[in-house]
Amino acid sequence: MPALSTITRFYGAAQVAALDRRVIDEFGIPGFDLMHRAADAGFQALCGRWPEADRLAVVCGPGNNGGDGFLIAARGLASAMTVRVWFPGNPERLTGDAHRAYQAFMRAGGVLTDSSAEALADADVAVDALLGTGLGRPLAGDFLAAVQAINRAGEQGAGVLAVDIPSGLDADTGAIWGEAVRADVTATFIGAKLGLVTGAGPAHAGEVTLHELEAPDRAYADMPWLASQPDDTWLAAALPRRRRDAHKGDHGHVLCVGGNTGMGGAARLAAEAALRVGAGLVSVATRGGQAAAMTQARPELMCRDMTAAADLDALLDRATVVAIGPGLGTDNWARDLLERVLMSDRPLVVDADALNVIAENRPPARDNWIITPHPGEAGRLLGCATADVQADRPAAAAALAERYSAMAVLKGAGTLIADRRGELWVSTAGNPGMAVGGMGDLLTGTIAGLLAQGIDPATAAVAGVCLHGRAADRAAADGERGLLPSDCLAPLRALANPASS
Ligand SMILES: NC(=O)C1=CN([C@@H]2O[C@H](COP(=O)(O)OP(=O)(O)OC[C@H]3O[C@@H](n4cnc5c(N)ncnc54)[C@H](O)[C@@H]3O)[C@@H](O)[C@H]2O)[C@@H](O)CC1
Ligand SMILES: [K+]
Repeated sequence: MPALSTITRFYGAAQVAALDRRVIDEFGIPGFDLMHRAADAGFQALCGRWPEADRLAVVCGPGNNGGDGFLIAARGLASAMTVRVWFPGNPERLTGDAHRAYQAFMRAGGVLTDSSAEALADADVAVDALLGTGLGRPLAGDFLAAVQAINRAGEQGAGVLAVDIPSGLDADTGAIWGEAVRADVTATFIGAKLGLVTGAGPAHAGEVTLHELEAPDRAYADMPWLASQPDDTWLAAALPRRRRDAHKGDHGHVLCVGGNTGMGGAARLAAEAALRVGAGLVSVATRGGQAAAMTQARPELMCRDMTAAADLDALLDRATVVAIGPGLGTDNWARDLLERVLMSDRPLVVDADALNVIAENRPPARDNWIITPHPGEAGRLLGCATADVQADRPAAAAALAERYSAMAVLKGAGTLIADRRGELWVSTAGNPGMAVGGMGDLLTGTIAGLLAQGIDPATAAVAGVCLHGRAADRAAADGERGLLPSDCLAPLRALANPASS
């Protein structure tokens, strides 16, 4: 049963439905057998997480997700558990495998309750089998009330198992259709859904386990996916090799531009990250009066106060890659520097206030750059609200890449990386401890440091996001609360040296 971090392909509802059909039609495994396998997997996940569970509440919906739920309920009865099941409407109207599952539940001695609240009262574990990948409209009426009742039960101490995907969560985007179940565990079937790992997905799905239900490997061949996640082998191969006779000039020179008054730390964090992932030289162009202290604190950095934007030209000439944005601000000093940087032909990594200034104007005419907005910055770049970005993060990432002719990194839970051709990557690494000032600066520097070593922009962006999230996960071993970006520098270095990490 693969853990989330090892899953490499994430599908949407349509692709998983096509996989289901392929397994049934081309490989001759009846749909009802698949449903039994799903129920076995779901029930095992339940017993594994809550071995003492005695009272089960199962909320079943009108499609095959509900069918899975009825078969899980039947397994609970067979294990001598107290099982209460609620179904909205008349179950005799169910069709196909879901109806067969309902009949199997009734034959096992099952009875239905009159309301979801009645089913959930005193439950040890609530099983959410209301809606799966067939979710097609916002939740309302009994369905909405049932989701709210499941969430209340969870708040009052019941465990919550989501079958396939938390009801109300969009399998493709990780957006919520009105309201969604907040699960402790999600047992997902056939293929991992992208919506489980991006946007609201991670906060609603809890721990995700993938159960392929013995679908043959050949069923997955040439089936398109929405996003892929690099594995360890990919990451190790992506990182640049060092020759024994290497010298510092072989590993690129990153110029970090930023650190306006009072925000020098942002530029310094980006610069240190670039060094820790192996950039040969790192310069910082910062606001007057800050360079000396920065050099003193980290002597490997070459820091220069920028009194006039023209001072930047000599530094730009020597740079392999420019990272601009961390602590930049939006005043005239910042705008002049950004204008200068955008005029240069150097590959860029652009973040934070540099993105906010760019959003005010027409997209610059360039294509050798990586932009790393959080959802708020992405909204400004796309001329829409943050909520619109979060409502369809994969589409927003693709739109950013296309509109700005850039590699686009859309940050936030389940960071997405998109290229101009519509290819999408996702990272499941990272944790809520990363919601702290300076984390984005660290990512900017990480990507710039990799890019400076001669890696192509797509690889640098994807590998940078993975290293950054994994470094934060290692640093969070001591707790997510209070995690500092600078805590991630040592793990970042270890992860950038895979043979020794
Ligand atoms: N053979 C298969 O196809 C398998 C399917 N499996 C399960 O089947 C699920 C997909 O089944 P379905 O395609 O039947 O889809 P669902 O079970 O998600 O439900 C679709 C039904 O819900 C209704 N619906 C959609 N949105 C609604 C809303 N907001 N309020 C009220 N009703 C709404 C639809 O009109 C339709 O009747 C998967 O998530 C998975 O749990 C598993 O059993 C594995 C095998
Ligand atoms: K569900």
